[in-house]
Amino acid sequence: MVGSPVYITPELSDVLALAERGADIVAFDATQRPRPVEMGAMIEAIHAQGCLAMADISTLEEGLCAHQLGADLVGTTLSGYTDYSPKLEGPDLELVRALSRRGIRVIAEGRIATPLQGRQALDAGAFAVTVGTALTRLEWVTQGFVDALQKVAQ
Ligand SMILES: CC(=O)N[C@H](C=O)[C@@H](O)[C@H](O)[C@H](O)COP(=O)(O)O
Repeated sequence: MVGSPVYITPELSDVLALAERGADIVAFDATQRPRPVEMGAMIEAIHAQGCLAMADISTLEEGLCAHQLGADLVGTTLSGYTDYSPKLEGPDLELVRALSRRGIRVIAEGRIATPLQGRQALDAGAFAVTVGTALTRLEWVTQGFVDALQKVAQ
């Protein structure tokens, strides 16, 4: 999208398309970056379609803001993917913990690659865990084995 780095459900037409195809939850970019549609309007549109609104955020402040505006779920999806959030190797468990402590329903998402990390996210207070790459990108998992085993072999 020209003039905006937002690519997760940027437009109201995306909300309609997802709802029409049967989505129960619509996730959208809820970072502080320039966006085509104001966040309150986005949440309202998602609710108007009878869906739950999941705010994909990168910092605690963004999560608090989205929660205040009525997001039903807050996902840590974009932690590490904005230029002002920490670049961690694993999941941002501190962010999961900080949001959960404030009574926010958190979906832990981003760089959860092992069952242990999933468990740690639940222990940090997450309501649910999303696993992407580790399940869907076999080439990434394979490369992890290759790198680790080559190191041992050298
Ligand atoms: C940053 C971004 O665009 N994340 C996207 C979110 O919709 C997906 O590409 C990720 O696969 C998903 O968040 C799960 O994360 P991971 O693949 O690390 O388990």
